[in-house]
Amino acid sequence: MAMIDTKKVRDVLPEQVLPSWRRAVLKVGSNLLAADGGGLTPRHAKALAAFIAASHADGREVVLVSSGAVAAGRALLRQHARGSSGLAARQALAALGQAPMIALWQSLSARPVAQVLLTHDDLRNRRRYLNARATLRELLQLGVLPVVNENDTVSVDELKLGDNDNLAAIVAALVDADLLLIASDVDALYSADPRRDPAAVPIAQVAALTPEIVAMAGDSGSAAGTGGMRTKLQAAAKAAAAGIPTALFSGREAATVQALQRGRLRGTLIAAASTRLQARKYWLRHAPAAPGRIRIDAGAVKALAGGRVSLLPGGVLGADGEFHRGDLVEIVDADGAAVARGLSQYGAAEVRRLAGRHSREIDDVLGYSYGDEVVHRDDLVGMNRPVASGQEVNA
Ligand SMILES: Nc1ncnc2c1ncn2[C@@H]1O[C@H](COP(=O)(O)OP(=O)(O)O)[C@@H](O)[C@H]1O
Ligand SMILES: N[C@@H](CCC(=O)OP(=O)(O)O)C(=O)O
Repeated sequence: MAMIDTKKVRDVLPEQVLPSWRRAVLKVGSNLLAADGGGLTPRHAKALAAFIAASHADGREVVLVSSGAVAAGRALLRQHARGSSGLAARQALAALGQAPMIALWQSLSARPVAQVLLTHDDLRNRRRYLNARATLRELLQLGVLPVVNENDTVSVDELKLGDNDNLAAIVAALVDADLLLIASDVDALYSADPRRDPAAVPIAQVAALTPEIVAMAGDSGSAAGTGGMRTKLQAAAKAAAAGIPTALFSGREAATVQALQRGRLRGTLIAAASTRLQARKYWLRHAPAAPGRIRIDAGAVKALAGGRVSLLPGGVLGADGEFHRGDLVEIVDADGAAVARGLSQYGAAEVRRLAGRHSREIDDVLGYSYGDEVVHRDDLVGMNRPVASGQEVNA
């Protein structure tokens, strides 16, 4: 197996400008947390935690997607002289290792750390998707560091995301991140797997993930990692489609991690396919809507047309047809003309009960609340006009 020549990498891989960001998802692979097939070590996590702390100090938000539970579990079990293989064993190892993995990050973070375990199934189900998003938003608002990992205990074959690279991309879209950062044990995307091909050269920028680029990526070179470069490119493609650029870099190089704080990247930058707003708007405009609609009054129509606003219950006249919480619905004026589309935070029956009420009454009317908005401004698109500022429609 060929070793990567770090000096050669420095020569051919220049520092480049990192896209500006306020909220990022940082994915940290097992290889960075586990010492050569052994237990967890803070060796590389320290610099990454310092980067997160510096980002917080700059007023930025970070969601960490961390692997390492299986590696941690395996090391613990080895201490008890037991071997294991197969899916159930891997799930058991993950269950064993989740707590030490979280504990490692907590030991390196001044902010409280929150454990968020997700499965693909959670993110396919709209209600759970919205709940996961609401929880992550709340954690960020509380100033907590969310640490996301796959819920390996319940993830089996077809339900399984398979790797945290893809999970990180889905989470980046979920929290509307500006940037996806993938820290691995390799400096960049290479023209071929650098562990197998000594002639492989690093690639600084990828404008579009063409089939030729995707063909460069191979599997993981180690026992601890799962997806290799292939799943990193899959993740970058998902992020690009959601309007989010991806930066791949080595989490083993403290200087590379420190440079991120200065807005510099030594690694591979994969561009977004469109802006986030364009990607989201396109989806909201063109995805199939539920067979139901929300009617709003003239004041709400005006406000929606004028700015980037949320729809609050006060501006709602009623709801027609059937739809559930999280469904994409049409929003129409009193005459039934379509004015906007958006994801409803409440089902049709709930919207009918909330029509014309103030947001603070939601709890009294329903006995619970999913939030003040019937449709959050991030989930809403006007049918004609682009949307701009950030206020709310109450009447
Ligand atoms: N074209 C490529 N460029 C860079 N790395 C590659 C490429 N193809 C395969 N790899 C392998 O992918 C590995 C990183 O993925 P992986 O082992 O899953 O790490 P992680 O635990 O960080 O997710 C690298 O160490 C490298 O051996
Ligand atoms: N959920 C697993 C990690 C799966 C995974 O994607 O690992 P890696 O390829 O190292 O990012 C764990 O915590 O061990």
